[in-house]
Amino acid sequence: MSQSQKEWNKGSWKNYTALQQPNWPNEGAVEKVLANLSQLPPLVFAGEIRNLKQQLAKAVTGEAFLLQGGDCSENFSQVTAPKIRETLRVLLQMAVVLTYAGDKPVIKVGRLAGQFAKPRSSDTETINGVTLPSYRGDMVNCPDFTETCRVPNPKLMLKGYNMAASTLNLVRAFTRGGFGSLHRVQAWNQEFVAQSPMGRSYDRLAKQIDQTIKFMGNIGIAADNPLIEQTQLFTSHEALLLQYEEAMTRVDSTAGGWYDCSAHMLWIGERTRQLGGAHVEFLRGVLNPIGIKVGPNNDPDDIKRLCETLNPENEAGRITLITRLGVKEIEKSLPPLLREMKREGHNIVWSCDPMHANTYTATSGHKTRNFNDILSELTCFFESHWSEGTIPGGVHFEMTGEDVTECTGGARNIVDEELARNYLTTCDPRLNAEQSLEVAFQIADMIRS
Ligand SMILES: O=C[C@H](O)[C@H](O)COP(=O)(O)O
Ligand SMILES: C=C(OP(=O)(O)O)C(=O)O
Ligand SMILES: [Mn+2]
Repeated sequence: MSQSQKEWNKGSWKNYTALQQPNWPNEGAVEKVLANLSQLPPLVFAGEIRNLKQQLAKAVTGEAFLLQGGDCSENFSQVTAPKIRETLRVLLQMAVVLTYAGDKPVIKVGRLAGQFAKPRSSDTETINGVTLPSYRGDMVNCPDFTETCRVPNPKLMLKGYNMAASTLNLVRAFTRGGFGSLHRVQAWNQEFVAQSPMGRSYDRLAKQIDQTIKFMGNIGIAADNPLIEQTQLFTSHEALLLQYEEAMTRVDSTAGGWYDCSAHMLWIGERTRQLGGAHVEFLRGVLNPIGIKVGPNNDPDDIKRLCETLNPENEAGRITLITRLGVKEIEKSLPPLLREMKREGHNIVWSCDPMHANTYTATSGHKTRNFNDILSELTCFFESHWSEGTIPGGVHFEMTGEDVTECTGGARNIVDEELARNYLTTCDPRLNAEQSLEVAFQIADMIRS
């Protein structure tokens, strides 16, 4: 019997191999935490999850566009009002640029309020001859390079739940309470960005939007319409830590069906998307929209089977294939995959993650990505879709609202030697606020032309 014919329950993943799980030192302590977590209220409501899925269904046909972005790994120490506000601010700015250029709604999904678990290439890290377990996200251990910090601690899962709840609470307040109002489109321009070429381009666009809203008011269309006053930001993270995800999985009391209520959208990573693996088993039974990362060594037959297992009804909005092929491979690797999925009639939101396969080590020793590689992968993504007659439905970034120096290039041309100035990430390098806005304008140009 194949995996998809067997009965699913929220713990059935335990019958399969789960890669990238922590080595908890004390299973008793883990069980206590999980029992506690499963009593706590869900972080999101199933109705919101269904709403996101309906919006994503529109991205399948090109009537909407997905913008997904945020930290590679969120940090508990960064769950602060300024940090959350700046991330939201740059996401809103990018969304405005993309909405204007693409002439369609932009679905905003943050890598936030739960992006606390990381898969790693190596189980250990060695610095100056000292070898310790790798950092695996704030829900598992701490980034500091000391023996005690790196021991996995299950209580961090509970802390992660609380940190996600605090983040989401502020995001809901900002998006519903007026911060995200289109009347403030100019105010989203941050000081350090406003002075840059990107900030000036953004300001021009914001002025046009402002005039349009004023005009609507003048002709009697209510400018206090909730569509103008409020915005919506959904949450997402990699469904990696299966014990946590299981504890957050509940039956919807209104309409029935299982939902993983830790976030609206979950994705399955390149390292854990094996057919017959525990992550696929867990995700096939929850009704959330699911992202699947697809790397350069993919086998299109495998991806097809994954989609059939995770989406047997071929429901539009259920599956987002997030290709992360790298600037060197995308031209060769993407078209055959597009052709195969189109031939089979799969309903897919095609999204481009131009970050993860373009990572390299700079001369300074920092893990980095170059802005031009990111742009080139995006360009090739759009062009491949246009020539294959498929729909480029979204983009996925590791980014932050802060003025970090983690990716090289961009309008300020950050060079290797400058990376140390403000390199803050605890895992992968992120676009800073200015680079994020720049990438949005570049995509806007591509879409328009
Ligand atoms: O975010 C993705 C992965 O967790 C990350 O790229 C792994 O990084 P590593 O290769 O340093 O382990
Ligand atoms: C782990 C990640 O990516 P991937 O699975 O594509 O390597 C990620 O998005 O943080
Ligand atoms: Mn990453």
